Amino acid sequence: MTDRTIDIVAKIDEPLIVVLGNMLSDEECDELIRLSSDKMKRSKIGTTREENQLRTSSSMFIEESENLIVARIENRIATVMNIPIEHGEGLQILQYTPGQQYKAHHDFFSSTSSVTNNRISTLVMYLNDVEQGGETFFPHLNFSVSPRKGMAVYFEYFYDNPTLNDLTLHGGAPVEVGEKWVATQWMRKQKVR
Ligand SMILES: O=C(O)CCC(=O)C(=O)O
Ligand SMILES: [Fe+2]
Repeated sequence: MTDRTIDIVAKIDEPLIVVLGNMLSDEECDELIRLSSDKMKRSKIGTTREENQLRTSSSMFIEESENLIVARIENRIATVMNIPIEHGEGLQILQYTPGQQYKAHHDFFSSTSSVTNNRISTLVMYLNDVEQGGETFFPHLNFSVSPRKGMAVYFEYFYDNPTLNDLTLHGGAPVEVGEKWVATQWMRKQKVR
């Protein structure tokens, strides 16, 4: 049971992709943006302006699970993703300004990488309304989700069938007008904290 009534707005069964409404309250979205803006100001190192062209947004990890709001959000995420929060990497906040994007990628590490505790699922939560652009798109599925404050998209990629995992290729389309803020939770097969 979660502490909010979360709605399933749209769903694809294979691979499982679920668009969720009412995942976060407006206040929770604002708090996550505030925490990461503070952090960007506090520490220049925390703000990684990606040099590579795959992702042009700014990003930072929220490590403040002692914060009551963050702890409450993490509990809800663990319930929705059906994985203990100890499997989670910590919330990553991304900020995109006009022209910034995240090109199509997989969230799991390829079988040729040395990573042993791979990612298994992702929850991308939208923290604001984007005036234009910024959709999360799944090019192999011809499917895209428009960012709406408080909504989220969940997908998983721990199928035995690698073709299904490959279908979770996704990206963040360039923001055209306005800003886009998202919080991403990646879950790993085994505990990471
Ligand atoms: O910004 C988006 O819509 C996608 C974000 C994403 O793919 C990620 O954080 O792994
Ligand atoms: Fe991703």
